[in-house]
Amino acid sequence: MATLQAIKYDDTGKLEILDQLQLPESCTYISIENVEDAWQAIRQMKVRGAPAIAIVGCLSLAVELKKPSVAFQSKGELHTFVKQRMDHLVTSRPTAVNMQLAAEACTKLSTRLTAEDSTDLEAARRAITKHLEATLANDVADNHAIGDHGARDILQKRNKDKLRIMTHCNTGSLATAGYGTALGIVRSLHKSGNVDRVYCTETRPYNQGSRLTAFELVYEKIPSTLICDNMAAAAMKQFGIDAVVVGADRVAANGDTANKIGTYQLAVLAKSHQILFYVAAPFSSIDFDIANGAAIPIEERPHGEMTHTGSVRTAAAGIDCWNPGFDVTPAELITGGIVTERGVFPAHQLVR
Ligand SMILES: CSC[C@@H](O)[C@@H](O)C(=O)COP(=O)(O)O
Repeated sequence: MATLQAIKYDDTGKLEILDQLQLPESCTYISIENVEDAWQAIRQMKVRGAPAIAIVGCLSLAVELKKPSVAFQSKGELHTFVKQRMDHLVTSRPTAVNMQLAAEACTKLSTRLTAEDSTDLEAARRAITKHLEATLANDVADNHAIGDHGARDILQKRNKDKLRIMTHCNTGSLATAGYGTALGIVRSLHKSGNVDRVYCTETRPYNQGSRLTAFELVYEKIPSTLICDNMAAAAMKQFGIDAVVVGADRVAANGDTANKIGTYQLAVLAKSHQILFYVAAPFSSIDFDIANGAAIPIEERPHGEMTHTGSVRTAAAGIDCWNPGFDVTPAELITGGIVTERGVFPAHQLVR
């Protein structure tokens, strides 16, 4: 079955994203015409999830570079254009590192091509566009590898045929270019007939679990049950969960991992119940420049996400709120390991 597609791109320079604010009520695609459209869509969370943010950012610049009306007099002008737009995209959301790393790689390429005498303006423009377009296919390939590495590792460590997996937030086709990271592991386990049941958390306050992950699990007919975040300990005890698998927005060099708020409490609970805890993330989510999780910037989200359900106020008027979008799970609680496209690493032993 075809998986849900959060990002549609064709190389005539047409980019559309599934507006995730409308899910699960409707599947509506919106057109992204330029970098500013992408910045707005990322900031408003029409597209979300660390890998998907970077891919949409990169493709939005490819869209601009494909437009005949966008003209440059020199390679220097092209470079300034690329750098300014990439720098702007990095400001869209602070915690996920993928957009920052993608911007650094693209700017580095542009710097090299600008300096190279053998590359003329049009060739440089084509090479940068191709580099940006490649992010889409690369991410799908990485996710398939993550899914297969993770599935193999859990099966080997649990040594049983039918597994009960808990997951948090949304890490599937909607958060990536396709297949997913943590949900990619679930997909690989399901493909080989090894899923007994998936327990997905609601993921308050923005409900990525109940709106998006539940939608993907139902869509793919994977046996699954939705739980509220405060039911995790009871579910672990009652259902005999084999492994918790989550994604990452930024992994520090020592393995400390920032992921959707609520991840840390699941890791603490998993430890108390002797349940394997895995983080699944592509290398594009690993920030080797940050020594540990204390230096990861944590996004503060609007309080309305907590006080309202849709347009209806459900919290007492006048109450103060604290709404961090992410928390940091210390590496020592990531007992299963960090699953990447290059294999599964013990959390403290990430190597570039
Ligand atoms: C696959 S990205 C990591 C996810 O687990 C998760 O934290 C995420 O989707 C990011 O949250 P969001 O705030 O919805 O962009």
